Amino acid sequence: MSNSIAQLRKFVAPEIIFGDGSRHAVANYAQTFGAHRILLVSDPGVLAAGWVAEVEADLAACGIPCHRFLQVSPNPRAEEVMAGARVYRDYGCDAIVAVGGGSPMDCAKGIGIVVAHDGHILDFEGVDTIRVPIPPLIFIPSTAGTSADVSQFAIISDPQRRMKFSIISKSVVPDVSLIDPQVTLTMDPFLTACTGVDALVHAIEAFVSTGSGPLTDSHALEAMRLINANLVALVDNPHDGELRAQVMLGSMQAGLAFSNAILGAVHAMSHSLGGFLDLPHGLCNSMLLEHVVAFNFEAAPERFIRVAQTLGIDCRGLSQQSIKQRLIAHLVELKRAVGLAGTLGSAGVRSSDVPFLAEHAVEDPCILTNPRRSCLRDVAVVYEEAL
Ligand SMILES: NC(=O)c1ccc[n+]([C@@H]2O[C@H](COP(=O)([O-])OP(=O)(O)OC[C@H]3O[C@@H](n4cnc5c(N)ncnc54)[C@H](O)[C@@H]3O)[C@@H](O)[C@H]2O)c1
Ligand SMILES: [Fe+2]
Repeated sequence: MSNSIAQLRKFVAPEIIFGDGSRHAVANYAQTFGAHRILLVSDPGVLAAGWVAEVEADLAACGIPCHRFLQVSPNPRAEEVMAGARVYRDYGCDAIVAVGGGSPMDCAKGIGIVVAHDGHILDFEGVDTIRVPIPPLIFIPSTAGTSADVSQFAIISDPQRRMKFSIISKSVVPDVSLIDPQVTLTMDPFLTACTGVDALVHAIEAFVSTGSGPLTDSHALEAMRLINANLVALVDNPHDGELRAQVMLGSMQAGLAFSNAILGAVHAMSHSLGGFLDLPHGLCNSMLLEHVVAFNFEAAPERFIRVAQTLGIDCRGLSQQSIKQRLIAHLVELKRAVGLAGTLGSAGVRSSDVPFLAEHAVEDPCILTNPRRSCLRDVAVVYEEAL
């Protein structure tokens, strides 16, 4: 048996309450953490959907005051994190609740980092840069999704550099994640499709990642199965609570997998793209997915064959090349069925943008666990193929 440290695996996860109505445990947890005043981080869309007022009412019913911070854009920006930190300090808050998709949740993580260190969020880019504990984080995800509510990642946009950067640390795993499928019922079909494909990409990238292992594989495979079986039906029936619960469970499992196994080239390239053109994260992933699978397949064929089987492709008697083609065709068809057939070109990317995009993608930490080593030229070619 090898004693190489490279073979060791760790698994980090928050306390999770999963199921319809779990959001109402928010005040109970705030009390457990001894919170006196909460910063409630969300955004205008989630406010309009009614979830902010509900969380506020739950906290108020237990006598816990909170202050709203809602100036969060999709692809949250560094200056929004800094503004949220000022509000946290000005109102003397001592815990953070986020209700929203990945953007408010990542902004909330950033606010926690800034108030704990008294620094600037840009100084915390990279892996294991958090030096002191951050305030208690209680998250209620409203998309299914990024799973920022279970992950060791915070992704922040830096408009000055036109890129998104990653902060990766177990310190940004929330203390509690209240995963309530009912909160996703207000998502429209396009948002459901983008976020669902993001979750599917998390599962696939985690499974083929060089950081994968027995602690994450079962979560990744089950996530693929659940999302593949339910996402198309959900986009056609967005008010179906049972389908919402299945896709939410899949998203959570994908989150547990990728948080611990890390991701790959789709996310490295999608972070670069999302920072450059401010596009929805799931849409960026969707436009890159099959092109990265085509690039990666030969580097981990046995892993991709498991992916194909899990997505319901009958691989018996097929050559490796045929399985690769069927897997790519399946992913393209799934994307079409949920209404995400666009290319990078249709989203406004030009060939002349590729060098800038590739330069940032090869610097993203997610590229390090991609199953195939990827140089600047490789990444540029994949972007060109996705145009
Ligand atoms: N931290 C992580 O682990 C991680 C992982 C993947 C992606 N991300 C990041 O998360 C961000 C994307 O998050 P997202 O895809 O969840 O979307 P989002 O948070 O950016 O929200 C997109 C839009 O959907 C609206 N919305 C969200 N939930 C809703 C609901 N239930 N009902 C109605 N409207 C709703 C929001 O108001 C917003 O306008 C990106 O910045 C991405 O880089 C983070
Ligand atoms: Fe993602």
